[in-house]
Amino acid sequence: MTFPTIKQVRAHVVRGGGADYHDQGDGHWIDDHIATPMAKYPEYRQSRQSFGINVLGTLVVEIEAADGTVGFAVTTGGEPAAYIVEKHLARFLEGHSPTDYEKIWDQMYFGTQYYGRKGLVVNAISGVDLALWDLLGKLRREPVYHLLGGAVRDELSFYATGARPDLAKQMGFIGGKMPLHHGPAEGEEGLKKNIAELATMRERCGEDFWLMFDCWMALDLNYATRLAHRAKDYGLKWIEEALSPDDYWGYAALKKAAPAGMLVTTGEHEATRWGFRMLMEMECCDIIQPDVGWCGGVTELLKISAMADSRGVMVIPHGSSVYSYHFVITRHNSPFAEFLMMAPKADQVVPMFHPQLLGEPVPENGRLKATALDKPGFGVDLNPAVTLHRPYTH
Ligand SMILES: C[C@H](O)[C@H](O)[C@@H](O)[C@@H](O)C(=O)O
Ligand SMILES: [Mg+2]
Repeated sequence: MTFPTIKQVRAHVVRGGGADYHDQGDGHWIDDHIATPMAKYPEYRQSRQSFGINVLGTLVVEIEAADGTVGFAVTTGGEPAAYIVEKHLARFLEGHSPTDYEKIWDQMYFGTQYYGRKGLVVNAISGVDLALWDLLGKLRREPVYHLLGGAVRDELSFYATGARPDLAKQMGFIGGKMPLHHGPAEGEEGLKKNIAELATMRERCGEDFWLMFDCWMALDLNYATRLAHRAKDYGLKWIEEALSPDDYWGYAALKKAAPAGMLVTTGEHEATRWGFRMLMEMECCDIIQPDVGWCGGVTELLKISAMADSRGVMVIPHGSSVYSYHFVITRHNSPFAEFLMMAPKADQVVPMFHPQLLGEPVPENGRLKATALDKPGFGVDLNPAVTLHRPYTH
């Protein structure tokens, strides 16, 4: 079976929502006094947008085959990622077969290793890799999850991330992950407020509903340890990304210091098999949470997941819409998925990358049947009402 070669790679940007899901309007829960490493500076404490969490914007990668078929994907990266795709990565794809995704990935990674390895460059590589898998699915007329080995269960179940776990429970989600609002700079008073918020949600949600804190890299080891032990009384299921992604030593210590039974999780800002090998070999966490649009794409997540499976470590990808759904449904060590509540008050289910994609599936009653993914590629289309801008060409 011969495949059409890749004719052109194009990189676009859009502003306002979409894959850079932190790029929201005023009054959104996702930018409401959430603890971050920048919260030590009072001027950057109220809003993450004030220090630039949404400065990159969305990257859209299109890969057009010689027969006119176009695969695409979206991730976080904006203009700088578009530059890398157009001026550097495109050369490894154009004129080659889309079935050569292993060789293409290897050349993209090692061709940029001297300035990449993590962060923006691997976001760009991930966007290209996801677009390649979308193209492969469209050419083979199969959903990506079929190309990954097929569903190991009939449906996905989700926990919800957002400010209202109580509403998430009513919507049928299996748990609620709350953003942590106060970091070390707000001292004991802030810690008490964090625990009071957890206590309120535990009261509203009852004893068995999963409740988690997402700490978004904001804490130090001592504060995280104190928070975990105070939160134990309210049945916190896991403490997420408490420390800097580079502090493997701190995570190893936190995992030892955490209360028995409480899970330590991290990984959304980690990248490649090498980064996740470090997390696992240093026994930093109980669950790894790679974002498939940031860690290297599907091609790399397959390697990361196999490593984790060999160690009995769960892989629960950071919320990344269809890109994680097509993966999670095929992995035994990914028993559930994350759904990010993108409605401003976290009071209704809306597509994660809204308004960017058409046909983006959403959980119903906290579940999504595998058959909902039964469309070629990742099964979504770009919304023509969302204007694409191609800042660079090659
Ligand atoms: C809710 C968190 O602060 C982040 O905004 C979220 O994107 C991420 O950490 C997550 O795990 O969903
Ligand atoms: Mg997180």
